[in-house]
Amino acid sequence: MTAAVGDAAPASAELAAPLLSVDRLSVRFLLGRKGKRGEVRAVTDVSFDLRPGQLLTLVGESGCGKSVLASALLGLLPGNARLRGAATLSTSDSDPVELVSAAESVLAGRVRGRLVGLVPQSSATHLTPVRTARSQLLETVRALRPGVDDPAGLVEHLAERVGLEPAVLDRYPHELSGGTAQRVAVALALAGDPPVVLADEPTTGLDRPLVDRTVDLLAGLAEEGRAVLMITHDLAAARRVATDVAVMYASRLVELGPADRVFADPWHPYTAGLLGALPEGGFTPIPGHPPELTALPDGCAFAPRCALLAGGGPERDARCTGAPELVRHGDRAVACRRPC
Ligand SMILES: Nc1ncnc2c1ncn2[C@@H]1O[C@H](COP(=O)(O)OP(=O)(O)OP(=O)(O)O)[C@@H](O)[C@H]1O
Ligand code: NI
Repeated sequence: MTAAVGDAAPASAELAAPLLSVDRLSVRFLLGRKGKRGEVRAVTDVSFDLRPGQLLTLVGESGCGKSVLASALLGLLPGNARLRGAATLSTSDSDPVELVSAAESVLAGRVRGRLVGLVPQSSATHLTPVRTARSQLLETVRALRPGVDDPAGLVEHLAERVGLEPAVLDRYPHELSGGTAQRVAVALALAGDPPVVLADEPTTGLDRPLVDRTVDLLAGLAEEGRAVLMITHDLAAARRVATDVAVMYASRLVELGPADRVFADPWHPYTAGLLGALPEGGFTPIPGHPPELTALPDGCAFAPRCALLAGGGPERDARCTGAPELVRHGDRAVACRRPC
């Protein structure tokens, strides 16, 4: 039995309505004047829901479109980007906002920081070098929550929430370790009390104990009822905290579902390949390379590597020539036409 993915309800948060509902979102970048030098298909027909309590990890090889997807949700793409589809934010205390068509004034005034908090990839470089962590937090709290009675107290509360020692607040960014700067970045993302948090590679450059502490912190945000989307290369970190997982390949989602079951029993050969490349999977890299996003094939973009994984040549299975729609099966979804 199959159905459209938009109505898939993740097992982890069955009853809650989605805070963010992404429906066939596509992003392409025009190259050259008016696209005369072609285009990059960075995100193609991506659909998923994000509910309170969910920590959805988005995984996939470098360049597959993960960051572009996050930037699209925040209206942070450059002028050569063209968007299609919809992404609707629905919170209990404000009218729904459709992010793809929203004006910049709405994104800046209502969405960024207030409804959607962003933990950026390189937190240390994101912080202003000449100001202490406390002064940056205070400024952000004052800007995002002008009505708050005691902004200085709220800054201390945020610091405690993310596990920062109070003394650290009076340090400058260059005096912070990578893990501490990451905590300041999470505190900044929480300053406007956003119901949705996007974290783009929040653990890059951290050693394992700090990776664990950072992802546990994000898991805590989901447990308190926020919806968290975490982009990561680190499948071990994803496995530790994710409630759900979305796997992206060459601009499309190829698998989506509850993390425990996707990791235990991957349905898409690409997901299986990613798991096989982990130490416990035997360090077997996926043969071949992803296609250029300027020249995506009409059928399944993974088909040549899929054939190599299966031990044959890169010939395309006849079933792999059609469009690889993400098709729902219960609370999981997969974009593969070969039976698994
Ligand atoms: N402004 C732009 N113009 C043209 N192409 C772009 C632009 N921004 C990003 N791209 C391309 O879009 C594709 C997706 O990039 P993206 O940064 O989303 O990858 P990613 O999955 O986040 O990779 P990584 O894991 O390395 O961060 C890449 O091929 C990238 O070169
Ligand atoms: Ni990225």
